[in-house]
Amino acid sequence: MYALTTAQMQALERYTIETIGIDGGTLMEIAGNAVVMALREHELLTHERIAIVCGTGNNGGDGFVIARRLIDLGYDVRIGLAVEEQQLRGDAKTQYHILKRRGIPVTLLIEEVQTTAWLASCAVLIDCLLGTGASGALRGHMTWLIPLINALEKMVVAIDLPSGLHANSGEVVDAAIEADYTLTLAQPKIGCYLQQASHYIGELIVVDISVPETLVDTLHMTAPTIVTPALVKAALPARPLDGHKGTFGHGAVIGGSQHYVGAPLYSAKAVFHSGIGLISLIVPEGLMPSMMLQAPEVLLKSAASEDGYMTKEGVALHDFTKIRAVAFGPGLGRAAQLQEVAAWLLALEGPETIIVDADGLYMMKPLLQHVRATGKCVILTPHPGEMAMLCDTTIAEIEQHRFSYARDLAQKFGVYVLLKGHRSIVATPDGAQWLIPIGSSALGKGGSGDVLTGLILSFVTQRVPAEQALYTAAYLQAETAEKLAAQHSHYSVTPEMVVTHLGQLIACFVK
Ligand SMILES: NC(=O)C1=CN([C@@H]2O[C@H](COP(=O)(O)OP(=O)(O)OC[C@H]3O[C@@H](n4cnc5c(N)ncnc54)[C@H](OP(=O)(O)O)[C@@H]3O)[C@@H](O)[C@H]2O)[C@@H](O)CC1
Ligand SMILES: Nc1ncnc2c1ncn2[C@@H]1O[C@H](COP(=O)(O)OP(=O)(O)O)[C@@H](O)[C@H]1O
Ligand SMILES: [K+]
Repeated sequence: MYALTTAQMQALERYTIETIGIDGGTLMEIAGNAVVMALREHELLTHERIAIVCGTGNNGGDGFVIARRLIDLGYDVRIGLAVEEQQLRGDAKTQYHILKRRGIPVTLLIEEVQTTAWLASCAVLIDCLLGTGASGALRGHMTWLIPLINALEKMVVAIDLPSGLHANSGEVVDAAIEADYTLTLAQPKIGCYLQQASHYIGELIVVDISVPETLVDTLHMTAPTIVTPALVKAALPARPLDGHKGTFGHGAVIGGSQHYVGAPLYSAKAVFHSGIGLISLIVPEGLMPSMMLQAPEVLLKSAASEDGYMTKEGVALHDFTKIRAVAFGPGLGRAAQLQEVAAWLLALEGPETIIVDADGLYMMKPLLQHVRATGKCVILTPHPGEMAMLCDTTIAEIEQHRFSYARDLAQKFGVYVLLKGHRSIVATPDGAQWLIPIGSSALGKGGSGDVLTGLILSFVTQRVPAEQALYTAAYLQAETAEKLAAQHSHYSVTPEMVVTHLGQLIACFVK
């Protein structure tokens, strides 16, 4: 499954029509019927009255097909048209005339008071006003109709996209349908994962309409792959019965400073709950008393420090020859001497992979141009604020163009990037991208990023390829948090709870 732009979706549609030979009218008929099947399969329909509101374009045309088929199946359906009949064109116009010939009435929704009463008499509203063809600010009757639908607080199912939400940017200019469910056609649109989209989309369900997914390859498209449970299951590291701690590898966390004691501990604990063989935690010497016995499974090592921050000499005393991967940054702080630690780490023989998070990102920024020459696999895991720092821009700019910033940073320096956020993105040096379609506000707490760093470290140490380790870690953390939030609320889930409950979710995947 991919997150596609409007142009990509249209190219797939064009190929299906012109090359495969399913004409546009047939495709609309298939789409409408497939939506009806999905509505029934997901039990989104009621035997109370259903209103289907349609616009001028093909999204409205889909609405006419859905209405006709639901009526045939015995549902109580009303159809509303938010534009003048003469404005209909192409396949939507054809479908409208099919309704007319069937004697099915269509109500014009062009007057606010009457429309309010008309909508209020229905239990479920199906939104077919605007789809991928929407542009700019709302025009015509949509300007009052969309806010009116939202104000009625009925159950709303949007078809393809919530009307008013821009398919490419996730932008809402003035208003958009606040759907409970969005049944998107063929493939999800990239805007469903950007900006405020999750406020409007509700639960996203993908409906197969005979536009094959393989066309993304056929047409050599570059599009983010949406991470599914099947991908996560396939990426989990093998765990041979006779495996021992050497098999599962030795990783290290380098972090902590006088002000941040918990961060590296969170990372180290997450590592241990996800299959690694051995984990070393290297912290400034002053932190040793407070760390002792907090996690007896962790090999705790002290580094000489200055002013509460570790020094290069202090870290370099330790033996890294058998360490496969290092996570650098949780709780590190931002003292000047830490830049020397970053440079030393990049040149260090032994660890194949370096994960850089939090303050480590500030220390690594001036060195990024040297990454390619080292031949190491370097992974950056910024949140939007850290990404803005790395790209010398603003958070707003990053949030508007998440995919391009992640891809450009990865390709410019030959690094792997996990751009965190409500919908996290993985980008690789060769331009591939993955999107984690889930996320939880339960994670909006200090320490969540440290747990994620630990999970990534655990998987790369177990020799999971970097991009798979990144999307698997982010997916498992988000899903664990969502499951916990269902029991304890989004307010109450802590990073520690996520760490200790990861195993329940991993168990579901490996069964
Ligand atoms: N992908 C697939 O394979 C398939 C896709 N299909 C479906 O087609 C849909 C895309 O259809 P589409 O291109 O006709 O666009 P859509 O959004 O219905 O209407 C655009 C029209 O609305 C108007 N309008 C625009 N902006 C506006 C605004 N801000 N405020 C007010 N009005 C606005 C504008 O009309 P105008 O103002 O120019 O008269 C424009 O022409 C897609 O989402 C899916 O549902 C299936 O049928 C089959 C397979
Ligand atoms: N509302 C949210 N929805 C989805 N994920 C979230 C949300 N808030 C936070 N997260 C996730 O939690 C983690 C927070 O990381 P970060 O900001 O680095 O935290 P910290 O450095 O305090 O540990 C990221 O993986 C981010 O994607
Ligand atoms: K719609």
